[in-house]
This record gives sequence, structure tokens and C-alpha cells, in this order.
Amino acid sequence: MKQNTAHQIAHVLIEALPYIQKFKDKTVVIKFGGNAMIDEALKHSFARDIVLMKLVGINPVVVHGGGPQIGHLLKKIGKSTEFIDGMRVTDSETMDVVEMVLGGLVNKQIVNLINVHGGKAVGLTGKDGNFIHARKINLQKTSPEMDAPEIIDLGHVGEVSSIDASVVDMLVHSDFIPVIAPIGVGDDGHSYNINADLVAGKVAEVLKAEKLMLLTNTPGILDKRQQLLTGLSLTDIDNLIDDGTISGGMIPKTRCATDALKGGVNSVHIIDGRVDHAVLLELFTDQGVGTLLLRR
Ligand SMILES: Nc1ncnc2c1ncn2[C@@H]1O[C@H](COP(=O)(O)OP(=O)(O)O)[C@@H](O)[C@H]1O
Ligand SMILES: CC(=O)N[C@@H](CCC(=O)OP(=O)(O)O)C(=O)O
Repeated sequence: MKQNTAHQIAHVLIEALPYIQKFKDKTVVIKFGGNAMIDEALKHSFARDIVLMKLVGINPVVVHGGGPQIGHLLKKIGKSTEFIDGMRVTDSETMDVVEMVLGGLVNKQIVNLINVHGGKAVGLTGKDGNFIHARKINLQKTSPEMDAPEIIDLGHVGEVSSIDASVVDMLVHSDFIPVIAPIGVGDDGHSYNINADLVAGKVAEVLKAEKLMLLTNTPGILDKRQQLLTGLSLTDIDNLIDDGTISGGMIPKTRCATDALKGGVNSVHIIDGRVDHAVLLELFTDQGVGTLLLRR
């Protein structure tokens, strides 16, 4: 190995040292979005990042999405699908597909990838250990022309009503890496399709996580000129949603981020999952990557 390269490696390791010390024994929740799972090599580098975090004494908890993967199977079976405010309208048949894709295919793929790289991952949906309780969401739309708000029925779409973190706690404090699919269970025992960002935010809150990282398919939150924004406060987020800069799937993402900050999570980062080793770059380098959101 050339001496220059050896020095560069030593420099990188030393830059990581204070961060390893700072985050040791802390919980970091990482949301791996379906759009960030775009290629095999990236999925492997994500899995290696998670294994490395666990090995240096940080407790990673993975919550995954799989929106595009659900869309792919729905298309294959000839079923159309629609999103309202970033949430999939979910009838009973769609719910079955959601449960198959998220709880089966995607969850087990991530578990297997982490295990292939030497970690010990355990996959869960909110039904396992009865841990994510959900209630049905109905959207309310208001407009100046309407006397009363219009109620939009999204079917089996839920929000988190409570989380019993005991099963996740047990895994986090052992050798295991929990990998969570965003499916909740209602009081009636029915399954609910929950936006994965919302689950990640609540899990981070309940576990009193140090950090929540949301991996997606953009460099972070972009302004109208496509420039990366960072150091955003809760008020900045509200303004960016109101003026239409933040739209679509980025709305639930930023809403969950602000809720997590209000709930006690120290920092939230929206980062580009298409960048190789994005998780490690955010955690262990001085400059970090993506958009940092702060409780201000
Ligand atoms: N201001 C913004 N900055 C970046 N992305 C935005 C913004 N507003 C809307 N988006 C959209 O939000 C998408 C990310 O949300 P989503 O598709 O739900 O991702 P994921 O599947 O990773 O959860 C981006 O690909 C982009 O199209
Ligand atoms: C209610 C709702 O929209 N649920 C999402 C759940 C998966 C998800 O959130 O996946 P991404 O993180 O990849 O977008 C869906 O059905 O697509």
C-alpha cells in the first residue's frame, strides 16, 4: 500500500473516532426508503454500514419502506393505485399486497443482506410482539368554497396510535439488529398500511433515539432552484410546505421529522440513499451529508 493511501485511511479513521465515542450505546433509527433501494451494490453497502455501526457499539434500528416495490407487484397483477398527499389509497386487496411485499419480500431481503455481511438482523412487522398499534386515518380537505371539510377515505391506511417497544428494546440491547416493516395492527386486529417515515419517526421517539436518518432518492430537501437546504428549523419546514417547495412524499417525511424532534430525538437528517455509504458519511464525517433538521 502506498504511504499516501495509508495516511488517508488513518485520517478517515481518526476523523471517525469522536463520532464513534459520541454515539456509543446510543440508538440510531435509519429509514431505508423504497426509492433508495435502487440497486444491488447500494443495498450491500447500506447493509455493511449497519453492521459496522453495530460493531462499534451503536444500536441501529432499521425501518424500511417499499412503495415502488408495492407499485411493481400491483402493476403485475393489473391493479391500479393512487396516492393522496403522499399516502397510498389502500383497499383490502391492496392491503394484502402491501403486507406480502413489505412484511415478506422487502423485509426479508434486508434482513438477509445484513446477515450476509455478518450482522444478526431480525425482521418484524408491527404485528410481531403486538408492537405497532394503528388507527385509521381519514384525510380532511378544506377549501374556501366548501362549508364543511371534505373527508377522504384512504381505506386501510393507518397512523401510529401507540408503540410497545419492549420487543424492539430487547433486540436492541442484545446482539440483534431490528428491521421493521411499516405495518400496524388495529384494536380490531386488522392490518394497517402506514407510511414508513411516520413509523420511523415514532420508533425513534419511543426508543429515545439520538438520531433519525431518512434515506431517500434526493440529496435532501431542495429549494425551488434545486439547491440543497440544511440547518432547517420547525418553522422553516412549515413555510416550505405552505409555499409548495416541499410536496408529495416529502410532506410525510418532513412531518415525521418535526414530530420526532418535538418528541425528543436530537437530530434528524434527510440523506441521499443513492450515495454509496451515505449512512457512514453522515455519521462519521465532519461535513455530514444531506439536510439537517433542528429543534428550534
Ligand atoms: N423540496 C423537495 N426536496 C426534495 N424532494 C422533494 C421535495 N418536494 C417533493 N419532493 C419529492 O419527494 C420525494 C421523496 O419522497 P418519497 O418518494 O416518498 O421517498 P421515499 O420512497 O424515499 O420515502 C423526492 O423524490 C421528490 O420527488
Ligand atoms: C400509506 C402508505 O403510503 N404506505 C406506504 C408504505 C411503504 C412506504 O412508505 O414506502 P417508501 O418509504 O418507499 O415510500 C405505501 O403503501 O407505499
